[in-house]
Amino acid sequence: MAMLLRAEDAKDWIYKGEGAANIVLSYRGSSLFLLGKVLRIQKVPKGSTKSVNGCAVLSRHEKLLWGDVEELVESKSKDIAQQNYIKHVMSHMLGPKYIDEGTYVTVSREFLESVEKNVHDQRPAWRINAAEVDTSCDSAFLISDHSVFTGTPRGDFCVAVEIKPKCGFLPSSEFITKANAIKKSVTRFRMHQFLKLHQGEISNISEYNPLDLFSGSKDRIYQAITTLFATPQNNFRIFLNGSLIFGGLGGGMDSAAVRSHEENTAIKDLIKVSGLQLPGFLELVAEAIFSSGVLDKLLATQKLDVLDIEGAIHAYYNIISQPCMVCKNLGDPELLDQYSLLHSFPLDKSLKILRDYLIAATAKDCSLMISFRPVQGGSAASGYNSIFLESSNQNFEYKAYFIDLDMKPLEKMVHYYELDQKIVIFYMKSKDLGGSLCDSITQGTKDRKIQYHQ
Ligand SMILES: O=P(O)(O)O[C@@H]1[C@@H](OP(=O)(O)O)[C@H](OP(=O)(O)O)[C@H](O)[C@H](OP(=O)(O)O)[C@H]1OP(=O)(O)O
Ligand SMILES: Nc1ncnc2c1ncn2[C@@H]1O[C@H](COP(=O)(O)OP(=O)(O)OP(=O)(O)O)[C@@H](O)[C@H]1O
Ligand SMILES: [Zn+2]
Repeated sequence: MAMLLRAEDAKDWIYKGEGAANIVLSYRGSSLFLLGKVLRIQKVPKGSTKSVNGCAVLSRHEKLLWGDVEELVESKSKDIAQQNYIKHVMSHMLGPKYIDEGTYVTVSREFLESVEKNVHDQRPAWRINAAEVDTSCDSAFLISDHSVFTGTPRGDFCVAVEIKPKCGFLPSSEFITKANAIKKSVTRFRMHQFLKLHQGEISNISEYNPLDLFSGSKDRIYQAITTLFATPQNNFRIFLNGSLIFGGLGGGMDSAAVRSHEENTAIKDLIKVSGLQLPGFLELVAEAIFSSGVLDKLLATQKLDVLDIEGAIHAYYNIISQPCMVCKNLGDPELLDQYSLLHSFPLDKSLKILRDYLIAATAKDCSLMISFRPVQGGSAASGYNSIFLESSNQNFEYKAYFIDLDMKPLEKMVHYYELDQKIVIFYMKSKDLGGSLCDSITQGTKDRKIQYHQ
């Protein structure tokens, strides 16, 4: 970690985007090493005490949970732990081909303070209200910018898509209560849409169906891409030569119910620069997903969540050695009996259930970036896969990478359980009311999400 970024370097880093936990910056300076890279810096919820980098990277129970992954439990800071998690856990699950392990660089407090000031005007207001740069961090994560190809010949273009696929299967766990049986036939994504709409996080319900995207059928994948394009929310973005031209900056909210003038212009620009008509472009994306099989391992990793949160939550209480708050509030002796089996599991079995659950949670929340560029002279010599697009009679090469493979905190289990209940209850009530909104659930999910970034 030889590199140190100081206050005077901040001007070279420009805002690229952000999620709930990190702000991502692109490099615009003259260092050849940094060109084509992005810097991912951590945030902390507004008003919370800032994290002290290097201290309490993993909680006592997390150390127990990840004890077999030595590099992870010995990590000296959060950044290093995240990098080790990618390298020693997620890379094995998803295959190293689609993973960028990245590296970390030292950053001064002044660099972070200066970056925070510089990016302020580009950040969505609701992200500013929720969290700020964690200026107490002394390192940040440096990775390749996967929305561009390094060394793209002058005059050529590069177009990239970012997809946040979310959970691609329906759970079938025997521990899902009869009252929640709807989970076995309606995707979590769809049910969550109703709650998000009610909470003002989205402006309309997306018709995107993750089961289509993960189906392995070319037609269904195309259908999924089309619906993502129609309602991108925080699940779909397009970058042209590294700049976002379609989809929301900062993720989450999508305030516009109709496509903005800027976005329409952006799509026209895309067509002008690349010669690709919109259906052809969406077909290209679908073809890359289909022929690469890139989502196969992601789905298998998501399916490590075998018991569903309704089963895994009991194993969580075994690990933290506290009375199970779910069983405590249950009046149904039949259910109590069923869950007592989970509470009789030995510690190592409970630990495995939780490890698998959290790995699956990462796989349900990560994003996929696929970038394309036309092939010079018609054939790819670079080692990238290529696709021939009949509709435009063009050859493209592409690369695919997963981003945001962060480890989920064990402490989030109670939140996962509560959010799951809330989503299902709200969805069923919305349906009972013929789709009209139900006022019985009012507590903001966003507020609760934020507290887990501490
Ligand atoms: O719980 P979910 O499914 O809403 O996922 C959260 C995401 O919401 P969304 O994709 O919009 O539904 C959420 O995304 P947004 O903030 O809504 O853009 C985060 O990705 C969050 O992860 P983390 O807290 O940053 O580690 C995600 O939390 P995890 O569940 O992955 O821990
Ligand atoms: N390696 C990369 N190359 C190009 N763009 C990137 C890269 N990593 C992140 N980004 C951009 O920055 C945005 C935010 O990054 P990221 O998803 O890692 O943040 P996060 O806070 O961890 O998200 P979440 O809300 O899912 O927790 C992404 O949506 C993407 O547009
Ligand atoms: Zn229990």
